[in-house]
Amino acid sequence: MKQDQRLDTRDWDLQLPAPAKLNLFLHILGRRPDGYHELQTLFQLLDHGDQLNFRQRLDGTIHLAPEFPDIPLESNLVYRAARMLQDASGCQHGADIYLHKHLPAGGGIGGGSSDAATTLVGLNHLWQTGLSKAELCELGLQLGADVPVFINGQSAWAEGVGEQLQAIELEEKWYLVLAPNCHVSTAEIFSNKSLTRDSSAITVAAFLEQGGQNDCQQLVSSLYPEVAETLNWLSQFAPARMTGTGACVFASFADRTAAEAIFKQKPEHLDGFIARGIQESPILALL
Ligand SMILES: C[C@](O)(CO)[C@H](O)COP(=O)(O)OP(=O)(O)OC[C@H]1O[C@@H](n2ccc(N)nc2=O)[C@H](O)[C@@H]1O
Ligand SMILES: Nc1ncnc2c1ncn2[C@@H]1O[C@H](COP(=O)(O)OP(=O)(O)OP(=O)(O)O)[C@@H](O)[C@H]1O
Repeated sequence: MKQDQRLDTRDWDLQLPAPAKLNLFLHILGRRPDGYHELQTLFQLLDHGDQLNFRQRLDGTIHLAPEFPDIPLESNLVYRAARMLQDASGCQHGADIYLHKHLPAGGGIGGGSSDAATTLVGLNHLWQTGLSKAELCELGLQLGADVPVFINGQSAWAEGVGEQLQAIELEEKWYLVLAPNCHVSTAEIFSNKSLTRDSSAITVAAFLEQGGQNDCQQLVSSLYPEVAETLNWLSQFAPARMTGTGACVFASFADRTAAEAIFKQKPEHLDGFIARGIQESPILALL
């Protein structure tokens, strides 16, 4: 289906955020026979992200706007999530969807996954398809390992491939996130021979006491000098770490003012944002 650039953007039925996430640490414990990696991570949801508008259609078609030159419609996780929900529920309705994209793709902050989660939750509400949160998570997992945490809607400790979630109360902090000018493909990093995959499993209590690291950081820094440079720059001011498989890096601060003081000094070629860590996603209200 051709993307519809001339979508009527008035009178939406629903407007929802798709929050970003950070992996406060990421340990790779091993590799499953299907190639996916067993990991432990701490997902911190942020009050910054993409925005989606939805309007019900009676003709069963899914229209997504605007056009994203780098992402064919059938590959867009928003379109795929909408089609998946139609197929799983037998729903005859369609939707106009407008995606206000703010998050960098391939940034390790879960943009595409969060867009997919918001689409599943939003359309389940709009179409009254009545799938439970667990059923939506099961569908979401087929789109990406990071989708369930956004459907679950809580900052969480995660195990398995990232889908076994345990909500965790985190200290409220502000995060400065910097986006080096490169896209890192998650599949490329997870398939790299040099990735270390032998971290020992730790408990939540041990992590809270000793902290953790990002097992992908060294490899990504060696493949993408932009990531290494950004980590070096931010490390001058605060402990800096990469999120997910990169490319974004972050540091935490007790308040917004402290984060802003560093943000003001950032090199011009770096994009980025400041966000507050949130316990719950705003989309939880719909579930
Ligand atoms: C690195 C993290 O961002 C941490 O939150 C996620 O584990 C990645 O989640 P995601 O982007 O939703 O990943 P998916 O779209 O499911 O998978 C992208 C690719 O990464 C690899 N992959 C992903 C997750 C995982 N636990 N093990 C993997 O090996 C797979 O080869 C897959 O082909
Ligand atoms: N709605 C979407 N937004 C962004 N990327 C999308 C979307 N739909 C499909 N994609 C594809 O997914 C790829 C990864 O995008 P995404 O922004 O989720 O990466 P990421 O931030 O590294 O995610 P994660 O932290 O979950 O690994 C992109 O390169 C793009 O081709």
